[in-house]
Amino acid sequence: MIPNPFTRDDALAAGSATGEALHALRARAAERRDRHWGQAISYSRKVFIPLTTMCRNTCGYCTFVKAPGEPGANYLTPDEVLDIARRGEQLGCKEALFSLGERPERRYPEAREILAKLGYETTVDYLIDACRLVLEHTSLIPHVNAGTLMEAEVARLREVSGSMGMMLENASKRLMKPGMPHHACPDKAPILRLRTIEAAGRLGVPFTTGILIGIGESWEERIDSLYAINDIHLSHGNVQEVIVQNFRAKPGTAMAEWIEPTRDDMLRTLAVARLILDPSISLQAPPNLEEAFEDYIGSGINDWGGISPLTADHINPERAWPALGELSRRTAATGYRLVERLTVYPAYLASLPGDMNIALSRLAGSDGLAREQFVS
Ligand SMILES: O=c1nc2n(C[C@H](O)[C@H](O)[C@H](O)CO)c3cc(O)ccc3cc-2c(=O)[nH]1
Ligand SMILES: C[C@H]1O[C@@H](n2cnc3c(N)ncnc32)[C@H](O)[C@@H]1O
Ligand code: MET
Ligand code: SF4
Repeated sequence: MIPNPFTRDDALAAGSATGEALHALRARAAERRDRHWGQAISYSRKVFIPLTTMCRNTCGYCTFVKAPGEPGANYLTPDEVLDIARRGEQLGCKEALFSLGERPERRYPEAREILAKLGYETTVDYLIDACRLVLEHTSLIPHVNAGTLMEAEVARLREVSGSMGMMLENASKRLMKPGMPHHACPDKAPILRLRTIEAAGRLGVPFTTGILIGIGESWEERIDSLYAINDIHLSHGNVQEVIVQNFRAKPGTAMAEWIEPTRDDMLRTLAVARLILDPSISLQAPPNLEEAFEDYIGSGINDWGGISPLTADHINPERAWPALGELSRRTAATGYRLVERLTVYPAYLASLPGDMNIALSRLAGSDGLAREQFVS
């Protein structure tokens, strides 16, 4: 393997890059992207399925989570899940993004009661059947974003999903201390998150992970997190995409008054991520959390993540996605072109279990490759 010419010292020094230095850093990252991904910037057409909003964690930045008694604290019923998926299918969606709270049944009797009425003991048990329902009754491919999982759970979910994901957020334990965003959030222990990604690696599950920036971490902790992700990929080869997501402050949360990362901070971090990570890893940033999102292209991204024509981004519901026409136009204005992809990237299609391969080839055509579809 050719050693990466961008060293850890280079990455650390890049933390203070502004002006000309930032410009040069970004140009270098964009060039690395061009060499491996060309001029295509992809997105996945998806629906968002928030299976439950209850969660045993209370991350300081999260507005998704609802405690029992609060409005919106619930589980979707199987009928509601299928209804969202079917309506998405009619609008041309290919991905069902299951994103949900983590193990609420360990904390709330109300969650246990709802699950029992549905016939389940745990949220993960219900999630597996909800994925199967979507797989059997629609053409959508489930992508599971359920937080920290045990290896046996990943193995069961693997049978009913095309890909899985979980943001590492950050590899620093410091963020779990009192006053920090992951205080009293057992599932945000970095060691457990890293083990989840490794378990997916051992099982050959195409995986999405990433970092949430601006939540109190230092530049060095951000760099360490990117290296930790890349190391897992070098051992297991399963990290298909890495998301760099910028924290947005939300009213009503512990971090409502926290200062948001600047656009330059995002541009710098994306460039460094592109230069640290194996070039085969897709670099994704969401276009709905920054006004001048097209500038991300000049920092080396090649993907916008999931975009929905039907459902909101339930994690950032106040931040609407750009319409696909606008995304396409603004991508094209930078000299690149917007293309549609599936939740599983072409390089990973061949490694899926039998059932999923059948489902995916149904979507992708007889050559078994993800369809490149141009959006006007
Ligand atoms: O709409 C969203 N989609 C999120 N997605 C979905 C993403 O946009 C894509 O749909 C998938 O990664 C498939 O490529 C995530 C997927 C993960 O595996 C891990 C974290 C996220 C985070 C978000 C998110 O905050 N909002
Ligand atoms: C699904 C992912 O969404 C991210 N997430 C959760 N809350 C916020 C917020 N306020 N701003 C930006 N991203 C957020 C976390 O990284 C989580 O893992
Ligand atoms: C709704 S947040 C995304 C899923 C999971 N609870 C996590 O934080 O990783
Ligand atoms: S970010 Fe995920 S783990 Fe944290 S409180 Fe929200 S739903 Fe729970």
